[in-house]
This record gives sequence, C-alpha cells and structure tokens, in this order.
Amino acid sequence: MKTDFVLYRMPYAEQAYRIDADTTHLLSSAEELDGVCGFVMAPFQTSASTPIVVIEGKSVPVPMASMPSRVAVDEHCSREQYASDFARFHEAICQGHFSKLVLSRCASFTSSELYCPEQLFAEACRSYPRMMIALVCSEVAGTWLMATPEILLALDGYQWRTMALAGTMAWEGKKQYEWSEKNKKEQLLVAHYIEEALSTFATDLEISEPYTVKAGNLVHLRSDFSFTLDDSLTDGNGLGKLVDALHPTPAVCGLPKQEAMEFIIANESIDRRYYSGYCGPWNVGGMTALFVSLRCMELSAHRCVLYAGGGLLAESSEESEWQETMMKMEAMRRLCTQTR
Ligand SMILES: C=C(O[C@@H]1C=C(C(=O)O)C=C[C@H]1O)C(=O)O
Repeated sequence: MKTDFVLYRMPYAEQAYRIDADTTHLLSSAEELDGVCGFVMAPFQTSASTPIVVIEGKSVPVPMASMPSRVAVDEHCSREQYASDFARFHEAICQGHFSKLVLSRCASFTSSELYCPEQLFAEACRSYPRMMIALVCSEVAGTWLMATPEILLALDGYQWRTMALAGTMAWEGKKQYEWSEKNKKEQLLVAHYIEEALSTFATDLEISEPYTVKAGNLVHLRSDFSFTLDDSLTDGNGLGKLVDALHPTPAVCGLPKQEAMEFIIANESIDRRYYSGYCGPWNVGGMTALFVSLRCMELSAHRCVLYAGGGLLAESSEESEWQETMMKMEAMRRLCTQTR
C-alpha cells in the first residue's frame, strides 16, 4: 500500500515541506481535530466516503521537482448543466429562501501523458508565490492540488486570523478597481457571517475595511479579522468547534448556512468532495494555518478535474457567473495544459 503524503508551501515562502504519514487519521467531525496534529484536508461536507483526513508525521523541507513535460489536453464540461443548476439556485434566491448561494462546477482535462503530481506542485509554487500550495496524496481522499488565497483560520504569534474574501474581477495590472454593488454585498455578507461566528469565541476582535487583493489572474475584495482566543480553547479543547463555526463560510456555501449546505448538496450537479473544504497544517511544529480549498484539482494518472464556483445573489447573471468560473479555473488549467 502506498503511504499517504503531503507537500505544502505557505504564501510568500520559498521553502516547501513534505510529510510522509506515520499515521493517517480519518475523522468524522471537526471537533475531533482537538488533540491531533498533522496536515488536515477536510471536505465541503464530512461523510463516510469523504472523512476529514489528517496526515501525521515529521515535516521536512524538500527541494522542488523540475518542470512538467509536454502534455496534450482536451476539455470536457457541460454548459447546459451549469445553466440548469444556475436556474435552480437563482430561483431559490429570488423566492427569498437564501440571501446568497455559491454555485460550483467542474471541468476535466485528459492527457495522453502521465501527470506527475510533484512536478505540478513545484510549478504551482513557482507560478503562485502569494498562495498556499498543497498537494495531498491520500489513499482514501485521492490526490488533490490547491493554490488557495483564502485563510480559514491561522495562528500568527499570539494572534489568530481569518478573512472574508469574496467578489471577483480579472486582474488588469496595478490600478484602482471599481467594485460593483453586487460584489460589495457578496463580500459584506461573508464579513457579517464571520463576525457573528467569532462572537462567542474571540476577544479583542479587529476587523479591517474591505480592500482589493490580487490572487493569480484575479482580484478579490477582502477584509481581515484578527483576534485572541481564550487559553482554554487553544490548549486543544474547542478549537475544532471554532473551525466548525466558521466552515463553510458564505464565500463557498450560502446563507442561511445549514439550509444552504443542504440545498447545494441536493441541487448542485457535481459532488464537491474536498473542493471548498479546508486544508493546512494543524499544530505541525507549532504552526496552524488552515486555508479554504479553492483553485484546486483532483489528479489521477491521465486526468485532472478542476473545480470552481462563485457567489450568486438575486442580481447575478448566468453568463457572467460562468465567465467567473472560467477565470477561477485558469490558475489550475494553466498547470495541467502546460505545453513547454
Ligand atoms: C468559490 C470560489 O471562490 C470564492 C468565491 C468568490 C466569489 O464568489 O467572488 C471569491 C473568492 C472565494 O472566496 C472558488 O474559487 O471556487
């Protein structure tokens, strides 16, 4: 049996690390995270077939693999399916059941040549220096590569951090970006949700004004949250509850949360699996940094399945939401269709 492993690299860092599993924990809820340490990869919704995977072992620095070789690819995706999903989601919002829902889709690429996950990881690190890059290879969950800009929960010294990231436009160089009311509203809904979710856990909460951040070929609107937590929480009792209170935020799910999650699972054509879950080191050598699993793909020998979604409000249009998912897939598409 192959050993599970993970390669990961923090935003702005040069060095990547590898953990080969001494043990892989399979958890059925975030509350079980208390007391374990290792690299975590959690799904959108935990189930028997998609448990929370924690790869525990020694984290060691690794050199980068060389460039990927030439691959020939083909795209398969269904616009009709997306359009009918959009119609269902949009109607539920317009009927007043939800103030926001995130609709996602996937696209698959096949190659006549084998994909080498370690090479794709190295290329992602080079291409996206500001993102957290992770390659998780797990017997149970499969092989996933992500290049994500979104922190779910991270510890910085004594300060805990999270962010409300939403609203998307194409990056067009350094300039003043004008955000539409729809984008501002989408981001504000996420920020309010996070503030509420943190209210029973956090003290000294500070929230920044929303500002524009670059993420690969895109820009988003982001506001930062920093706070302290009671020692009793950080001593390993209840931090999992905080993760549960945050995940899934309306940046990937919707409002109201529980109903939105049920609606998505029942009405979205794709099975999200680990896309829009979270991943990152959890108490590994003192480091805890969980990121939302976005801009990701699942890899098999000759095939990549890319995932992307976007927040829908009553004023959303199908064409512009589709374009947004195309732009969001671009970061991973570039990697798996590389022809150098
Ligand atoms: C859902 C995704 O991204 C999230 C949704 C965004 C949006 O709707 O504008 C922006 C950033 C992310 O929080 C994705 O990349 O698949």
